[in-house]
Amino acid sequence: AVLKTEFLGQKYENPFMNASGVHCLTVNELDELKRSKAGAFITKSATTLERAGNPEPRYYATALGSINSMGLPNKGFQYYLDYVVDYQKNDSDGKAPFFSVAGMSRDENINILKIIQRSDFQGVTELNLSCPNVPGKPQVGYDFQMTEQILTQVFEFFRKPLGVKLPPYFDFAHFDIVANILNKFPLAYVNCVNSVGNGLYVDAASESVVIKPKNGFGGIGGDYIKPTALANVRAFYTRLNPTIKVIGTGGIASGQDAFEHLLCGATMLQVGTALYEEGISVFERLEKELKEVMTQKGYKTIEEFRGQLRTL
Ligand SMILES: O=C(O)c1[nH]c(=O)[nH]c(=O)c1I
Repeated sequence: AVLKTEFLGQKYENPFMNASGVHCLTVNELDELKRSKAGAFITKSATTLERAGNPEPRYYATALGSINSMGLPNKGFQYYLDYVVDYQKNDSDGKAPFFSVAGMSRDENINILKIIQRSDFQGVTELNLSCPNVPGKPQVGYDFQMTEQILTQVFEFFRKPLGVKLPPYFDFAHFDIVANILNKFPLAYVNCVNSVGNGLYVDAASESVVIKPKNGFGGIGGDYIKPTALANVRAFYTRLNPTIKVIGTGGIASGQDAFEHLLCGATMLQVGTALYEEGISVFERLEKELKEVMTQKGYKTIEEFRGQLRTL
């Protein structure tokens, strides 16, 4: 079995990459991803200026996943723009990291995207519409009008490949409304899903929350959210123009999890909690396991089964 994957005109060895925010804050972490078995990689969502993020502890892992309220810590978008443009100059393999943007306002998003449009960066940009952890900032993806307004403004000037990172939706009416909006734009992809926002993990022994920001509320990732992630991948895969690809994120910790996302229609697969907990070697394990699943089922390539989820 081979995992080779074509995405937005680029050929990747495999569909696996980090989820923005995990193992991608610094040049060192990005270089480790570049040298790893990951097929592709993406930078931490960036704002105009460097941000320290929320007070710690702001991440906690459990047997079933994780809770985080990082608060958008990042080195500022110029740091990441320098990295991706430098990557393009030196490693002309066409696999520059995807560039994640998470402005704190519509104007900030527009300004950053204008600079990216004018820059030498020729790679893929991911507009994060779903950060759940900046106090006072609602997730744009849950404001349907705002989402349409931002995309309308962006596509007046942005001509490079653009994807959007979406929050999870939980209602068929919302799948329909959001898909109808997204189908109006020349998007390269949607990335489903970001963490399930504002969950609460309670430690019964200490009778306490486990993270400091927002009285313990934070984005939930890992095994907890796989059914939600698969539902969103499938819902958008079946509703969007086929020109808009789907990246699957959420609960991928094994080859089988990866297979399930691909079966629902995903093309690239992003790994968050499992990468945070296991480190860079997770990519080698996931590739081995996915190949095993495919071999057991008699599949040689991913194209043979992508999106072919059966119904009863
Ligand atoms: O708290 C964060 O930095 C964060 N955490 C998440 O779980 N998703 C996001 O998009 C972001 I920007």
